[in-house]
Amino acid sequence: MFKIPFLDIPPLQRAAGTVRLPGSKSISNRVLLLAGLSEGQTAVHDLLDSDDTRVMLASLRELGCQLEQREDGVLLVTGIGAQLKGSCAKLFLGNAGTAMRPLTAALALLAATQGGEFELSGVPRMHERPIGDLVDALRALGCQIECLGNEGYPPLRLSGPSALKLNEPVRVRGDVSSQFLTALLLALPLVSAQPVVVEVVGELISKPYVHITLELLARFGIQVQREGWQRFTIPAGSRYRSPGAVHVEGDASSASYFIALGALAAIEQPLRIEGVGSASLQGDVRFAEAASAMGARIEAGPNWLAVQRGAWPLKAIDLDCNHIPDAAMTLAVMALYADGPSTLRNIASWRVKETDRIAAMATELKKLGAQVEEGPDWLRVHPLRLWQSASIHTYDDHRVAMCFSLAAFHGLLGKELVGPRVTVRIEDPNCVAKTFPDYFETLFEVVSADPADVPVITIDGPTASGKGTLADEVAHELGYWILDSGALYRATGLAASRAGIDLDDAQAVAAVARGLDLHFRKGRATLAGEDVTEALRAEATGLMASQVAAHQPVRDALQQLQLDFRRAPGLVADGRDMGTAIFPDAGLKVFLTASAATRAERRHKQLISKGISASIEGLRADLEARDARDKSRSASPLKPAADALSLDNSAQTIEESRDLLLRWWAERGPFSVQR
Ligand SMILES: O=C(O)C1=C[C@@H](OP(=O)(O)O)[C@@H](O)[C@H](O)C1
Ligand SMILES: C=C(OP(=O)(O)O)C(=O)O
Repeated sequence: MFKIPFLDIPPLQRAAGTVRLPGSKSISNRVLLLAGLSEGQTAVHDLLDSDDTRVMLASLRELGCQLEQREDGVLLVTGIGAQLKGSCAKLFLGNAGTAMRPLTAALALLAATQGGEFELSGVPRMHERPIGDLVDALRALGCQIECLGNEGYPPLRLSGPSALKLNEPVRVRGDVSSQFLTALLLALPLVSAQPVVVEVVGELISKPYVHITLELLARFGIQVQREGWQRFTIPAGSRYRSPGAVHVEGDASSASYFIALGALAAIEQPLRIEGVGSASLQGDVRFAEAASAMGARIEAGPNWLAVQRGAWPLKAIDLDCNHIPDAAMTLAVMALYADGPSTLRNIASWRVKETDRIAAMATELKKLGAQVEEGPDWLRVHPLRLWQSASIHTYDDHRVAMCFSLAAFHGLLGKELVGPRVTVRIEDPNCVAKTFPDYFETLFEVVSADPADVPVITIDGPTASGKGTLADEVAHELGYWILDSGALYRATGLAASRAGIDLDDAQAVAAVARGLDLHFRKGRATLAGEDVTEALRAEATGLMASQVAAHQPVRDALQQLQLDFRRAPGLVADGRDMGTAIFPDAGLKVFLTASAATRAERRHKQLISKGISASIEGLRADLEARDARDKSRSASPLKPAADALSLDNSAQTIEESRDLLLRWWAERGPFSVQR
């Protein structure tokens, strides 16, 4: 997760590999509610773990469901069997429409029949998202619902008991959100001693989501009879029956970003997307048809898609997007790469989602330089040829953040679209946590850039100057990768000495370096599968590193390995020759020093905290000896790059050093002057 104020995405060139999608939000929250209302236990496989499902889980727990996470990741939900366990609760539902709307219906009916009082609230935007049509339908049935803020909007208070009138059809409007109908269909089996009829007033939007609802109800033993999209009957005596186990498909709306990515940038071979395919329950898989119409080459299996660039530039489209409201936002960004203006129609519901999405898309696309027109329920996007760097405001809308990441693809994508190479800044990237917390990590696994376009910050300096800590801090703030080049030398020294090789034998050690099976993941380092994080930090390993680093053949062997760390969105590399030898074109080079006394003191503290005793004088003497060796070695001696900025951090806290570096970095970037 990128919990940072912004994420700068450099120009991206290609996409390749395989993406495994997270679970579908729409299926996850429906399955959770159905399992929660059922009797007995349901094993939920591949559940989405995101903000929207967390609020649903917290609510179910509050309502008395038992939730148990099995070691294999499967969630066991023991439902309440349609019987309230407590008579009051206050539930916070964030910005999850799939939690707010269905829980409103379920708890209003439970309160009416069993008594109780429930308050449902969310984030400020949730309190601006309409729920009046659902409230009206439930009130007409006899439920007691109070809107605690503005009429027709959450927060809500649901109370009872109260008498229900079930012999007349329940009428609900379907033209603002399909979630109102979905909510009623999911909840009305609670009161289906007699057949219950639901009638939709007005044109139903987002119909494929109602299809998901009906299919999942069927899996929980409830066969709703449907007459077109206007009339639905829940048979008398319907009861939630757990199917025992449910598998959640990958999220088809989340797939849209990678389908688009394939269409834009999978040039040599298709990008494979696993988790949804032709057998999917979700209407948003039909985004693939829209992408094909724009020129993507798509193959589909039951549970996978393979997408490759076909037409280039993409072909403009004019499409009614009512059946794919969420995924269609992705089309608006694809339209920048088309051969003419594209028009997305019948998308009025965009205005009442996480933000006013028509306005948001128009505003942000224009920042990139695009010409955009909008109407009450449509958006027209003209192709973009002269791109400009833009800082994309994301309005706490996961989909704005995800679809604009695609705007980083251009420049070198074929001769037709050669333009300036620009940076796309995504503000508040963590808003993707609503449905796809690892979106950016997943994206960066499958994209590549021209290394020259990938920003690098180098931090060189003597031992114990705090390079590693500073690099970690800076990389974290920018969402960049880290190269701890010292660790490569340490691992080489460790591997060579474990293999019984004389560390003065330059050729033999270089051979070890070439075959190094070293990986860094989540702060841990593995060497040939063994966790060597601690071993690499040991003083003895540090001395070996210094010894093997003096051999030019070893440095050559490790050079390519180090260059390979230069991947989007950027790299912070720390070591001794990062700015001078490995990344001479780095955008910011820092030479970090601290007095020998300060460094010896820091090292001493570090050792003491690990329970290792050492003398400060001894450590200082070691440091000075190592400095002398590093400075005087003939291969890449330790010295600041000519264009490096010097930073003596003897009197600075780590936060001060970090903030200074970030300031230097910002001054060099495309957003140094506020647009
Ligand atoms: O029922 C669902 O799971 C959803 C229905 C759609 O909402 P609308 O019916 O309001 O368009 C969709 O946008 C939302 O993300 C999920
Ligand atoms: C509209 C969306 O969410 P919600 O389920 O909150 O309606 C969405 O995910 O795009």
